[in-house]
Amino acid sequence: MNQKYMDDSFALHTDLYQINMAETYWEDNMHNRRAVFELYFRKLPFGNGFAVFAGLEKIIEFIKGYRFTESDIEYLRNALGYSDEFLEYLKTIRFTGKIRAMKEGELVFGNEAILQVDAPLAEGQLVETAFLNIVNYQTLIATKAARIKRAAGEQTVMEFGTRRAHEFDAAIWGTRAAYIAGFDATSNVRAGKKFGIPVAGTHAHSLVQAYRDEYKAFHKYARRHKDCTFLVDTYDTLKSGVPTAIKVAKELGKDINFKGIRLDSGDLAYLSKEARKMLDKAGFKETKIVASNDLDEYTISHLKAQGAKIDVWGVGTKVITAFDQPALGAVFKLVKIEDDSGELIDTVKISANPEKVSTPGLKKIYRIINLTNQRSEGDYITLEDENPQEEEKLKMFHPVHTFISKFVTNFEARELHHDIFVDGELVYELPTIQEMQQYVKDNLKLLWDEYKRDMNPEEYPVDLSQKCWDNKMKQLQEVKEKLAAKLGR
Ligand SMILES: Nc1ncnc2c1ncn2[C@@H]1O[C@H](COP(=O)(O)OP(=O)(O)OP(=O)(O)O)[C@@H](O)[C@H]1O
Ligand SMILES: O=P(O)(O)OC[C@H]1O[C@H](OP(=O)(O)OP(=O)(O)O)[C@H](O)[C@@H]1O
Ligand SMILES: O=C(O)c1cccnc1
Repeated sequence: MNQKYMDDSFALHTDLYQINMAETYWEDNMHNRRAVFELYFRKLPFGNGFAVFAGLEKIIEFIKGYRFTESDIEYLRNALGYSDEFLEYLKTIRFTGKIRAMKEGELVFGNEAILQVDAPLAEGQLVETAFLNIVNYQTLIATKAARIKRAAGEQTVMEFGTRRAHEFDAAIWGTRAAYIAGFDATSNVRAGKKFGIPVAGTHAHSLVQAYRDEYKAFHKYARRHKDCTFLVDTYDTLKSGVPTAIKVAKELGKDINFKGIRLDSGDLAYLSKEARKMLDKAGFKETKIVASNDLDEYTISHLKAQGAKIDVWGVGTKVITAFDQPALGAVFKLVKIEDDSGELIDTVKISANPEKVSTPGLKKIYRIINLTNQRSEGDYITLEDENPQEEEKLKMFHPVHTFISKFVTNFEARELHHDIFVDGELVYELPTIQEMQQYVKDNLKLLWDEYKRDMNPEEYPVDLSQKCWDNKMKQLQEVKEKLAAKLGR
């Protein structure tokens, strides 16, 4: 650790280039120009049909405490050589702009803004890295967790991943994301304290190893922990673990609540079926079978297809590390900037790939819910002054393959963005984490199953209004003409 400087703020939790750009804007007196940035990803993770947004609580924390401390300034001066004048300016920076965002637990799709920052240019630029860091991780984990929970269905899923997480923050915020997406409990006690997530757990092999005797270990454990789940695979699951658990439970009778056994190795389908028979035969029909061991949505689905008698799933590594996809690729793009004359103008980023061309303008996003069947018809992005609810018959068309279109009547246009900060002030009250989890459940009901299956789901429509689409085409044309004039063609 660099003992010279206190690690007392998150303002430097940014890429160097953000500070260098802020310096350029400041030097050119552009830093206070109004700028609008949007945060979105282009491609859904895990080949899933939707993502689950998580990260807003941490963004709120970050913005509330946003300032460069004395030690930040000293470091920037001594180690990186920024000028005193620029540092004087940095010292005064607070977030003074507006943030609109989706609620945590919102289902989100490619190419739609999860969050918008409308702020002085330098402020928007300086928060980009932290915002992406937060949203990319938490949304990725929430989405993976939603897939796993969907495979488990109504059964309980416990999050066991802290030991395999990419360090402390990932464990804590990752388990929170997993809970929002539908996990039922976590083994991380700090997450329970910090967020109010239910905590739960069994015991490890070390308990049995410490007593070097399964019977003694279960007995001692149960006397102290009356709601007990015994880990039965330390020596031999069917010959020793399950019979010993049954023996102890019978002996202690009503003194304990024999909640379950946990299987953590071997063929979980076979072992769970055999263990179920043994428990039932002994009269423990209510005792649950918990399984763990590198589980994910695929193993859970396979085990269920094999008729495994598993009631509770303990999932660690694969959820907390988003094992099969290490990153979500959300980006933070400038969509509007004030020009020399004070007018707010659109900016566009061109790409040879039509899906990657940014959509300029200040926009709103609506989820179009068909009131006849209570299912979502898709998301609909408009320019700021439009209100699709006023339309009797809404035309929705694919933004790239425009011939794919439909008309929707009898619908609710639900706006997905909410004011979070206005003029730098927090105006949003976070729902409870339980409300966020319920919000995911309610929103999933709006989606047809075709968008929810874990393999090759249908593409959910994210459409542009005609006005928004026309504006995009106009901007593209203007950029092309400018470029052609410059190149003399
Ligand atoms: N019936 C089954 N069908 C599909 N996958 C299963 C089945 N039973 C177990 N699995 C999974 O297969 C993998 C087995 O991994 P592995 O071979 O490392 O475990 P193990 O040898 O049983 O136990 P240990 O963790 O002690 O090494 C785990 O991911 C487990 O969840
Ligand atoms: O498998 P995961 O989904 O990551 O779930 C967490 C794992 O953590 C524990 O194992 P432990 O760390 O004791 O080591 P093990 O893999 O040898 O069981 C537990 O027994 C699970 O197997
Ligand atoms: O409580 C458990 O069974 C547990 C907790 C963390 C990791 N693996 C299992």
